[in-house]
Parts: sequence; C-alpha cells; structure tokens
Amino acid sequence: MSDSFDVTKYNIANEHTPLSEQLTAHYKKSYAFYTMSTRVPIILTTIIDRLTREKDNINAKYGELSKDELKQCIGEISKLKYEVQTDKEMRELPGNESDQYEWNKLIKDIAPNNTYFSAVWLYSECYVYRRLKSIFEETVSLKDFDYFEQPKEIELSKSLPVISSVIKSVQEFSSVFRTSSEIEEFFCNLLKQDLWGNRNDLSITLGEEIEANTCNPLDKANIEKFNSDLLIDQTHDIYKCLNIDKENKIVDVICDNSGFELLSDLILCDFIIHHKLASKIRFRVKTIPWFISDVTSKDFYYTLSELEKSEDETLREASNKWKKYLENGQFVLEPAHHFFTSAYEFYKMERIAPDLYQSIAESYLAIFKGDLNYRKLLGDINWNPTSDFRTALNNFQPTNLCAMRTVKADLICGLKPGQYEDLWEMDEKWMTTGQYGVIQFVEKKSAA
Ligand SMILES: O=P(O)(O)OC[C@H]1O[C@](O)(CO)[C@@H](O)[C@@H]1O
Repeated sequence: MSDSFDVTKYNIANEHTPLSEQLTAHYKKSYAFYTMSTRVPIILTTIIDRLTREKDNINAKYGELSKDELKQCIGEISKLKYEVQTDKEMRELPGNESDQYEWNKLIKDIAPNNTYFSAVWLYSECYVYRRLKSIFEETVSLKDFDYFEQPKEIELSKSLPVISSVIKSVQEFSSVFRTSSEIEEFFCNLLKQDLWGNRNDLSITLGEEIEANTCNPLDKANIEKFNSDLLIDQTHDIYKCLNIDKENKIVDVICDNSGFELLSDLILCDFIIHHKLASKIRFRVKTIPWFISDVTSKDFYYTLSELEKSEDETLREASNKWKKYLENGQFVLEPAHHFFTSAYEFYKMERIAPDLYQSIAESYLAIFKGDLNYRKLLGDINWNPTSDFRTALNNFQPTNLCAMRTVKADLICGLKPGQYEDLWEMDEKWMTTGQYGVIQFVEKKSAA
C-alpha cells in the first residue's frame, strides 16, 4: 500500500469493504484504496513520462501548436494526480461534449461523497480516465490524440505469433466434418481462450509492457492448466443457448482490451459465424482512450490493417475474411456509445441510455468482457461471494447474458460454499492478479 498517502488526514478506515456495500477507496484494506492511492498515481506518472519522452514525435505529427498544448496537457495531468493524491473533489468537466451533462450531474448528485477516496470506486476510477480525455479535448491540436496508442500498438504486435497459431488450430478443427459434441467442446475451449485473453490488460501492468504469450492456449496441456484457474465455468450453458434453431441470431460483444484480447474475440466470433451459431456479431467499443488498453473504433480498424500488412499468411487471410464479414454485415462495429465510458452501473442503463439498452435487447446473447464490465454488471458491490449472478445483476437483463472476466478486483458472485475461503487460504492475492477467471451465464427470464 502507498506510504505517501496520509490515511489519517483523509479519514481512511483501516478495514476491508463491508459485505453488500459498494467498493470505495475509503477502506484501506481494499483494492480500491490501493488503486487510488498507488496504481492511479503510477499510471498518471507513466503517461507524463511517455509524453515527455515522445514530445518530438508527437509535435512532428500534430504540428507547431501541439508544442505548447502538449506542455499544458502534461501540467494538467500532474494537477489531476495531485488532486487524486490529496483526495480532492472530482471537478466538473469543462467543454460541451455530449456526455458532460451526465458526468457533471453524477458528480453533483453524489456529493459530499464526490472525492477520490469517498466516492464509489467505479465512479472515481472511471472519472480519472474521462478527465484525462477532457484535458486533451480542451486543446486544438491534440483533440484526437490517443495517449495510450503506443503501448496498445506494442501489445498488438507482440501478440501476433500466438494469435496466428490459435487461428491455425481453429482452421484445422473446422476443415473437416465435426459432430455437434465436437463443436461444443471446441467452442467451450475457444471461450476459455478468449477469457484468458483478458489477462492481457495494460491497466493491470500499470501501462508496462505485457510479457508476450508464447503458448497456444488451445493446446491440450494449456487448456488443462487454465481449467484449474477457472472458478466458474458455464461455457456449456452458453453453447446450449446459442445452439438452437432460430433465425437471425445476433451476438453482442461488449469489448474490453485491444491486442491479444480483441483478436481472441474476433477468432471466437469467426467460429460462431462459421458454425452458424449466430448470423451477426456486433462489437461494442469505447468512444475514448479508456483504462489504457480498451478498444476504440480506431484500434479495431488498426488491428485489421496490421494483420493485413503482416508477413504471416494466416494473419493476412484472417484479416481479409473479417473485413468481408464487416462488408456483408456478419460482423458489425457498432457506433461507440458514451454509456460505456460513463461511470454508471449497468442496471442504470435502461434509464440513462434507453437506446443502448433497447439495442442490446435485440441481440440473442450479450457477452460482457473483462473486469471493469464485470464490476459494472455487479454494481461494484462487495456481494456475498455465493450470491447468484442473476441477483447481483439487479434486474439488468436486456437479453441472455454472459460475463467473462479474469479476477482483478475484490468482488465476485456465484461461487460455491467454501470456495471463497479456500481461495483466500491458497493465495492471498487471488482477487487482484488476473490469474483466476470466471465465465458466468444467465438466461433471460421470459415475461410472465
Ligand atoms: O481490462 P479489464 O479486465 O476491464 O480490467 C481493468 C480493471 O481491472 C482493474 O485493474 C481492477 O479492477 C481496474 O483498475 C479496472 O477496473
């Protein structure tokens, strides 16, 4: 935990988050406290360092005006870091972007708990990323600059060799006739491979490069190794959900990270289309740079163009195929919606973003990827770990829904009695390393 943060001055309780409460950095023994006191300041410092190091390249690309504006931005990021470290109130966002009203309303509505350590962790952590963007929005030359572009691009290029071998495994499987049970088994393994892709998250490494994967997660030995880290496995329920005779099934993927994880999503979705488990996949990405490595529309297209340029024929072919899917509507990159870069829990989607809720309700299955989406699904509440997933969703059920998340934050639901206690005994860091994962599913209840 941070030594520099003065816990007595900021009224921090030396406790764990109580059961059933929303997570907040007010509790010193929580990951929220560690994040706001240590991880966020480190992430902000890393951005400052990178921008300082890269200033000549940035100025060359964004023009003369960007020289002063970049300096200003660096100064503003330092101020933000100071405000976090001294538990200030979250400031209202300036300017007139379309999501500002909701953000500023939230900051007012939660007062007096609108400081970085008193607010719900979901709100304060999301706010930091939204505020970062607003610093660049205030400039003329750097409005569209993605300050996380460089680490995302490095992560992508490092993931390509393994991705190529995963694609080859899938091609080999799909090249001959397969029985329904073989398809089911392979589909479940691909879901798991996609889950483990969620370990590749630059916000958990604090923006530092991720060690490249060298093993194909579909190899038998690796599957077995991963299975022992999978705490909740509802992959077969997901297959059963999709494997029904129904016209025009749409699957929505609420994406998380770029690079390895996005490529794993694309491979899974390709399999779904190929084996006619759905007729359309819609990808939902972020409007702004988010939690370092989250996918934006630009990252999505950049990924395809990098595959296309590759010397590896497998990657080039995959890119061509996925581009054709995009042309013929089997893959759709949905216009990014601001709700995904708001701070709101998902149970508020129907009220705050009814258009998005209705749109997801048109799909047959919505796949929510990653830890942050999981926190939003659970309302960032420290649920009793044996509470069931449906209860934790708090009536958020636009459609059949699944969550795939490696565990990086101290909340969970759906465990068996005793499982939580056993995990603590085995590994006191199990909730924050991303080693463990869950794949949870809940079927939409038909109206009575
Ligand atoms: O990319 P993911 O899986 O959403 O993970 C990012 C999340 O993990 C954390 O590192 C811990 O929850 C957060 O800071 C953030 O919520």
